Amino acid sequence: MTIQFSHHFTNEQQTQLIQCLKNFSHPTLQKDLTALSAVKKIEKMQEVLRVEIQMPFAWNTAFELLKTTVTDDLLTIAAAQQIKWQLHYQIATLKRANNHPAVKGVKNIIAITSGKGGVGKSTTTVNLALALQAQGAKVGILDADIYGPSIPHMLGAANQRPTSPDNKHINPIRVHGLQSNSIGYLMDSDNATIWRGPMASSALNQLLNETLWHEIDYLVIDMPPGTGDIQLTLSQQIPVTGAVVVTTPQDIALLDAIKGIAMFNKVSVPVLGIVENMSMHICSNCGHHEAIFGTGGAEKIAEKYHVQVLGQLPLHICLREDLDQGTPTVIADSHPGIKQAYLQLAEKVASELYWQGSVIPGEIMFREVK
Ligand SMILES: Nc1ncnc2c1ncn2[C@@H]1O[C@H](COP(=O)(O)OP(=O)(O)OP(=O)(O)O)[C@@H](O)[C@H]1O
Repeated sequence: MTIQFSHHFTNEQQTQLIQCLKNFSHPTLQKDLTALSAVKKIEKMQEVLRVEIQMPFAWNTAFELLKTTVTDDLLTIAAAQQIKWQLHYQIATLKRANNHPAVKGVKNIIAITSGKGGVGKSTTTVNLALALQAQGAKVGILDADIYGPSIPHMLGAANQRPTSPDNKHINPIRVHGLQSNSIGYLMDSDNATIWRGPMASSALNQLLNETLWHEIDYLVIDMPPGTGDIQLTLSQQIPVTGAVVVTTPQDIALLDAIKGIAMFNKVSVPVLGIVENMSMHICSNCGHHEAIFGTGGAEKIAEKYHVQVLGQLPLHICLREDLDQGTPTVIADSHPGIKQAYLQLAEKVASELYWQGSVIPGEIMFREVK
């Protein structure tokens, strides 16, 4: 697609403006902005330069960096006094595993999984979902961990009950800007543990397909932990775009993470990468970093199994405390460094999803964000 220029620029200015935007490099970009057709318009009206960018994946923090990096140069080239930036999103719908049909109202599904319980899969799900939202996307959470649905509690919505407009469909619970659904909203969490095989997967399919998701770019699903039959069946049935495997650095957790990667390979679900949780303990008193569970394990398996480490999150008391209060760290403002790490993780997940996938044309929606 060509860039629309207002007629005030000379050919030389146009070339220089394009070159300046082309030169912006960022870990989320495998092609430059012009090759990605992200630069839509460059206009000048009186002394004001307007630059319009359109991205196919959530990109807010990188956009801020773009602005600070190139604004001065663009103003000089265009001989303008002021710049007005605009970012639009046209978030791509990417090919789903096993060519499953889409879930209504949902563009992409990210499955958050772990080879074993207790490694921080739900913690990662809620914070990643909020970080994707902060990166400019419309996000939903589905708590598929029917054996221990902790998402309602972590979102501070444990007392909410979904409504139904027609006794068939469920309105998602809207909390912190997210759309969410969980078996935990529908029944006492103690009862969920009796669910077995087919009952569990049919309940989940219902939750996924009968929730009235509204224009969601990324639906983040908290999968049940483990690599047993149920997890295998679910991974096969859900129209996943990509899976994220959460692990801690201990050898035993890493072995389970390997089983997780193998399981997804078996059912042809693309693994986006690994998140290493509790990577480092950060003392809340003195800020000292200590690798309680060892280091380097996630990198090793990432290399061996050709996946990447998407992010490393510390073991910090604020993560647990914020979740217990129903305001996850990404929105609680309790630890800017951890929030930043999740924002980076979100940026990485959204961009990897895009670059690893192939766009399904015709399933795109246009939306202006800022
Ligand atoms: N990085 C972290 N720092 C501090 N506490 C954490 C961290 N990650 C998780 N926790 C805490 O550890 C506990 C378990 O985390 P979480 O529920 O996310 O694990 P899980 O893998 O989803 O478990 P399961 O799938 O077995 O339900 C929670 O109390 C959570 O607050």
